[in-house]
Amino acid sequence: MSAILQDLIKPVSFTQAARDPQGFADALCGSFREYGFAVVSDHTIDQGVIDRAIADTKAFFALPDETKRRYHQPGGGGQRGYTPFGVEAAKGAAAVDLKEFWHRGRDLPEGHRFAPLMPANVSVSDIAGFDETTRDLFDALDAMGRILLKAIARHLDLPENWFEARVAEGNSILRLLHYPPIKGEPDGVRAGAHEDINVITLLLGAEEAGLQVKTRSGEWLAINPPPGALVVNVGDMLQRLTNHVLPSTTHRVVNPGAERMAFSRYSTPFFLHFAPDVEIKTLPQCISADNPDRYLQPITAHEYLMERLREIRLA
Ligand SMILES: O=C(O)CCC(=O)C(=O)O
Ligand SMILES: [Fe+2]
Repeated sequence: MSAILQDLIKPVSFTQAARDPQGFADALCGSFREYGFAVVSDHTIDQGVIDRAIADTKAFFALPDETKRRYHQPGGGGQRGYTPFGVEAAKGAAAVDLKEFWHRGRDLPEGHRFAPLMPANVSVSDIAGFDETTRDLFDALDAMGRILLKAIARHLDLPENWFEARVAEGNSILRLLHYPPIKGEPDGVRAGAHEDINVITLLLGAEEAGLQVKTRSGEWLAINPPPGALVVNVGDMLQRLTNHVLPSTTHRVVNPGAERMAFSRYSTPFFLHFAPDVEIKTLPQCISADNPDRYLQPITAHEYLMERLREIRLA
């Protein structure tokens, strides 16, 4: 195996966004263009919200298996509630991932037109405040993601609010992830190599080692964010929209070395999605003689999601 590259992604400070919006947008998207990933330091997400959500995440996964399984919704495609250890597999992978997770989505008013496609959240009675805490983290990451999308719009020469109407009722998902301690010599890894399906992903918790991204030259680069920093990556929907100008890169979470094997890893990716009816159609400014349109047909966000969930065995 070739060596793992370390520490190449230079953090972009969110403090730059207010004083130099164009510089921030170009630094953020410059990192995306190169790696599909950016590390955003000094973000403004309330630390109290993060701390409470992490505490509840740990408390939930510490519940007995049979209690957790009561929150599993067979046939629900894993879109809400609990998905047990050993269910999800990366596209085309033989081994399942060594993880269990919780999903919550957006709360919609009763009878909302998207309700058939965006199922209700699963309420947790075993941990006081779990529903509120995870909703608060969902809302905080949603707000932060929408700010980052303004910067992305600026970099792409789109009106600043271009994404806003398309994601305000987006089918976004907050995933609370638990990778249990590694026992013996498992077949699989914590998360097999994959790309994210959505528009952008905002990830907290990647300071516990393991996350790696594939570079253009095909080497694995370890992402070691400074404590508390937000890792942001481009998903397939943004890649498709931008005709691969902003690439959705392959990433994985490898198993730790002997010194961290006995420890759990917790992370909380927020998969920011378009609303189900948004049409993903290549942006004209991302088409050129060197980069002809790769997509003949537009697709709605919902159709695209269904296609992809079948590939990862969640639908
Ligand atoms: O846990 C992590 O650091 C990354 C997880 C991830 O890539 C995913 O859930 O899509
Ligand atoms: Fe991912």
